[in-house]
Amino acid sequence: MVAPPDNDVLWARGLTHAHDGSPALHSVSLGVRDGEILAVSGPRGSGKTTLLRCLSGQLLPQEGEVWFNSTPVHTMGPLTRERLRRDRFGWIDPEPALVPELTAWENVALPLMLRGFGRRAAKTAALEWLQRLDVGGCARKRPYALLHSERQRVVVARALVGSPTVLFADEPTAPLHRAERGHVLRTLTAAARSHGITVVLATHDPETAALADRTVSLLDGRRVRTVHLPQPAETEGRAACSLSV
Ligand SMILES: Nc1ncnc2c1ncn2[C@@H]1O[C@H](COP(=O)(O)OP(=O)(O)OP(=O)(O)O)[C@@H](O)[C@H]1O
Repeated sequence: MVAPPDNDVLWARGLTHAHDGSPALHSVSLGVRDGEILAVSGPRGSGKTTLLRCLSGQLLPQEGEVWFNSTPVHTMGPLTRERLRRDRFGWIDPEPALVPELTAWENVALPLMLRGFGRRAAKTAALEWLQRLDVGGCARKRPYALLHSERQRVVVARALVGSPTVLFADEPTAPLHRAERGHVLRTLTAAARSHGITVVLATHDPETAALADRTVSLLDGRRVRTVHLPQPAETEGRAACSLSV
């Protein structure tokens, strides 16, 4: 094993993985610099989610290495990886999954309370983040009483509240209308920059990828130089993407 370069917060080499025999990643290597916003782009099924799950320690790749700040993640046991995810990483799914029995602020406060914060401090931080994401008025509502887009804003607040070292965002604005997307993404990226949070952002949307500092492109599980993703209006009746390897 060779340790990664010092300025990479995450570093992966030769990641290869298949789900039940169906190939998802093939020999993907990349480095993520401290504090950068990195987009992982590619069409549907190109391996973006699988790559984020390998980088975040949710999934052990069948081949390859993942390093976080010079510590190998691929050799960690499940409990150590779980602690790493809880204490250092944030995660946003395309679908807003919240605990139905808890209010919006309690959902946002949850990661802090799991880390041992007192209820009052966790609540103050949760309310601040809900305000920043324009859903402060929803703080006392339970998820069933929220619009889909409000739920996703609550999920974003929950991912940011603990100032993770790395935030993994898998199509974070997929459930939002186009008009809302920009605002949530700008809030997310501005918060990440001001708190020095590194973001790895999976997206098949060129407008979302454009907000990143750098883009890594995937096609059929392999890293390619560029993938030209179509604008939504371009897709009908045309090839879904073109590439340059
Ligand atoms: N749990 C699974 N079981 C079986 N096959 C899977 C599983 N997860 C992903 N795959 C397959 O692995 C490949 C890569 O999927 P992945 O979800 O990583 O791509 P993606 O680029 O994130 O796609 P999308 O944008 O649709 O989420 C696809 O062919 C997909 O069908």
